Amino acid sequence: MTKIVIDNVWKEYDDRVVLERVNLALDDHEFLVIIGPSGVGKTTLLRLLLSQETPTRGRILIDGEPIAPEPTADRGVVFQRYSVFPHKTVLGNVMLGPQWAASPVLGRLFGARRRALEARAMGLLERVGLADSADKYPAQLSGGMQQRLALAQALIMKPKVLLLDEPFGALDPGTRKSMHELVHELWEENEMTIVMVTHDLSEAFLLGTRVIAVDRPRTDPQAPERFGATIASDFEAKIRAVRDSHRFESEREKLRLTLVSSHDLPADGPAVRALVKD
Ligand SMILES: Nc1ncnc2c1ncn2[C@@H]1O[C@H](COP(=O)(O)OP(=O)(O)OP(=O)(O)O)[C@@H](O)[C@H]1O
Repeated sequence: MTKIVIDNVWKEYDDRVVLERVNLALDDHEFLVIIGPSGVGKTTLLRLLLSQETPTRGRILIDGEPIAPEPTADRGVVFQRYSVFPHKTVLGNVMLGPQWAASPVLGRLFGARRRALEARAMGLLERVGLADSADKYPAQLSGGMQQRLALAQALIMKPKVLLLDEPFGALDPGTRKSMHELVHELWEENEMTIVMVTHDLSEAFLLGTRVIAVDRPRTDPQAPERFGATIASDFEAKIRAVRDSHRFESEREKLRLTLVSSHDLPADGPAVRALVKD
């Protein structure tokens, strides 16, 4: 179980403010979805949670402790572009992380420890529907299968936090739907917190227990880099209400239509309208 607190976080690159005053308290076992216009700073926020970047100001706490300054195994990540190793088999890819963690010099395990890891990796491949492809190489897999592999690769490290950066963005609609189901099931089975970035609003409301929109509340035409983005909307209450509804699908659609309707936008509507592509 993992709680995340983002406390007045800013991220600046030289004179350019990308994020400002980001505040968020995330409960145990949440599925947070981040939406927002292109280039606004969504990936930057994920990279801060991964410790690939450090805040210029503010702090991030995980379970009450300051976040580790370097990426750690308890924070897994899956990107839109497949991040698997092309020269390793499917099984080899899944075993790689634990092998490097246990044996940083050789990157290999032997004997009983190797067999135990292999059994665990095969169990996970079974879970994501890739057991029959264990001996294949990534180039022999479809896009959806490669994303399943990337998920297995992240999950074998038993992450407390799983970060997903548009993980379904490159997939066709059918594959996307089955990936939604898989990720939702894996989130329910594992006691982890998920933070996902997406451009797809219906995906956001389908999967998220909480959806936040990131946008720039202030702009200076003379100095476009002066102000950064922050959390412009937090749809937690609406999501909960919709999830509790017996007519989830139709309620979700109604909510979506409300958000895109120019007559009935929340006060921060322009930010949300800019997100809607479909
Ligand atoms: N290392 C860096 N140095 C300078 N600027 C950076 C750096 N990393 C990101 N940026 C800038 O920060 C801004 C936010 O980038 P980010 O990738 O977080 O946006 P995003 O919301 O994820 O975009 P998209 O939806 O297009 O993926 C961009 O303008 C980007 O150019």
